[in-house]
Amino acid sequence: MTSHDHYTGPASRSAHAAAASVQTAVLLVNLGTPAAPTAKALRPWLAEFLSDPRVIDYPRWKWWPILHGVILRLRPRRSAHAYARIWDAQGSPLRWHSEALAKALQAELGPGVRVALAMRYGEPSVASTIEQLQREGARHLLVLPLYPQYSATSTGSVIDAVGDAMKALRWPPELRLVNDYHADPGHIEALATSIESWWVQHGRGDRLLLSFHGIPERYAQLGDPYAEQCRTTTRLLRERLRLDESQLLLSFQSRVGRERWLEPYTDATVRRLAGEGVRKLDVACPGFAVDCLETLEEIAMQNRDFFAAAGGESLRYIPALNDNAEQVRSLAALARRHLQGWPA
Ligand SMILES: C=CC1=C(C)c2cc3[nH]c(cc4nc(cc5[nH]c(cc1n2)c(C)c5CCC(=O)O)C(CCC(=O)O)=C4C)c(C)c3C=C
Ligand SMILES: [Fe+2]
Ligand SMILES: [Fe+2]
Repeated sequence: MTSHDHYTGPASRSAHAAAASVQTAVLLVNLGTPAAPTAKALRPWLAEFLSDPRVIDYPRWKWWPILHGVILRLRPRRSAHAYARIWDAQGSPLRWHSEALAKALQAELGPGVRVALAMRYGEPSVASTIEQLQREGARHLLVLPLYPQYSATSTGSVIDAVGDAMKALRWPPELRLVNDYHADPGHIEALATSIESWWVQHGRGDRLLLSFHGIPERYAQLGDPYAEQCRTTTRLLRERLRLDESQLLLSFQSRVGRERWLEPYTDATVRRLAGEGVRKLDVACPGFAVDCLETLEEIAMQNRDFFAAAGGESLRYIPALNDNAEQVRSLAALARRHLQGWPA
């Protein structure tokens, strides 16, 4: 019996009091999302995001004038328009899907472990969430970034934020961190099962395209393992689904700026496939743990339109794993492996 199970009277049975005695915490971290689909909310959020040297590595003196003089004058309005297309009654899909996933993971891991969610950019911040967990008594912290593939621009930046949060603490918790889970068998199985059950409901398209968020090609050349991990996830899914390279393809989306990013680009691939006579194209985005702007707007709307305009019949977006039971089970198993030896 662990300490949280001790009955200490009705007054202390609130969620807060229960959390107060939990010594082990799992901190999920996702990218974050603006507070509202408006240019006013986008500006400070994009400023924080695009000032991160992990994301854009140009020297500050060179990047600062471009960011503040050009990007932050133009992009907030454009991005707000895109966000407005996917914002729903529950708010930003990235936020509410991430919250639902955290809640389901908490239920799966049980009361001995406290599950919290933080955002790398925007609120709730990594630092404030770690402070809160520590106030509640967490002495052991597992950080699980919601990025299956490691990139310095995503996971690496979460590590920076956790390091900065630790600097502010006099007695930081013991720390563990999941670098990636791109080849985790439970994760591959969750992806495969989700695609197969989508096919049971909707029928199979002519091709399956896996579209991952891109990064500048230069980052890969400098040693970022991201592209290689995306290729490995793709190969494992291809093997699991018994498809060949012509049936299951890989591409990279969400290019920003003028540099070359990882290729092949998703928009070019979608148009090429339509031109080659592919009628039904299924697209999944295994790099995103939950649905967000990049899947719901860029793939399910923008690229759907590109495909149709190039002569395709329908691009069908297969939803992210979100809080589905397979993802909850595979992430819980992953967390449990990393929690071994800690009180739970
Ligand atoms: C400009 C450089 C960017 C890099 C490098 C980058 C890498 C990267 N991003 C994700 C995941 C997400 N990105 C999202 C949105 C988004 N990404 C960039 C730029 C870069 N991303 C911008 C400017 C935006 C904001 C929207 C826009 O203005 O276009 C999101 C969605 C957030 C949401 O609120 O829904 C996710 C998720 C990964 C995994 C990654 C590197 C591998
Ligand atoms: Fe991004
Ligand atoms: Fe995008």
